[in-house]
Amino acid sequence: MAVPARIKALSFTRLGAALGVAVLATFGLAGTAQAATDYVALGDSYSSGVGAGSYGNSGDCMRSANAYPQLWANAHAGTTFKFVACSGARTGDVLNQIANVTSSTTLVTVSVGGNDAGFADVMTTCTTGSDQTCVNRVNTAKTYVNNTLPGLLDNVYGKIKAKAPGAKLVVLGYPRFYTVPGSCSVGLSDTKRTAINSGSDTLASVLSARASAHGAKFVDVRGAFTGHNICSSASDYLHSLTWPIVNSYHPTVAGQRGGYYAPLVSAIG
Ligand SMILES: CCCCCCCCCCCCCCCC(=O)Oc1ccc([N+](=O)[O-])cc1
Repeated sequence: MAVPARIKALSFTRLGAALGVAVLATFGLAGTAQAATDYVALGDSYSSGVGAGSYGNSGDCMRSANAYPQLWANAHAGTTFKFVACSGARTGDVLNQIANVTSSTTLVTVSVGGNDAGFADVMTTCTTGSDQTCVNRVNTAKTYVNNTLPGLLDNVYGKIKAKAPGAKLVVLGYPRFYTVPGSCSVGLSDTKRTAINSGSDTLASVLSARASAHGAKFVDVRGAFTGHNICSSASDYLHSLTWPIVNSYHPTVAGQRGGYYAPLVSAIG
């Protein structure tokens, strides 16, 4: 049966438009195929999302449905996502996590170094000891971060790049914990809070330098946490010393979204 020319023309126009949209969606305006992201999320508890709840069946690794890697995967349809970050991970543990990175991986995020630097011991010492004991412990940690951590990070970032030379590698840092002086009247002294914040700054500068040396992008989260850290007026992005103890000094649900996910999206889309 003959199709009237007017209807035929209309159909072809609509088909053409639909195909055009499909082609644009597939290849983008530049004409290159936009393959779906193959994303592997590595790292410690700041990446697994300790403190943000909803850990599903991830056991001791405490991988949260509210953690920034999961938020990024949810927002990018079609992403192949391997979430292997784990609470308590040090650089040596992340070397094992790298087994999940392959030559087809296109995006890797990682936060690591805080546990190597003795984060838990620093916080315990600063909570229980004198100002001077706390300052000394932080200084020991800073010496470690400046002298020993760079080599450990080079090994981690280098191995990731070797397994996935084409992947974008994003290194995320850690927040300053405190506003000083702030609106907290109990707990640590301002001297201790200032010392701990300076430990965060030392970590940020070493993480940034080692990331740059490997062609990785460093996402500095300190700015996003400002005004939301402990003793700030909002004080909503970080748990202070709390129960369960493991949540202490870790991002809340709001902290994962506003402090980590938002700067990650600003950095890579
Ligand atoms: C120069 C270092 C000074 C250290 C004080 C400054 C801290 C700012 C940076 C915080 C880094 C925290 C990284 C730790 C992430 C992590 O995995 O935490 C843990 C979470 C849970 C456990 N655990 O054992 O259950 C152990 C550790």
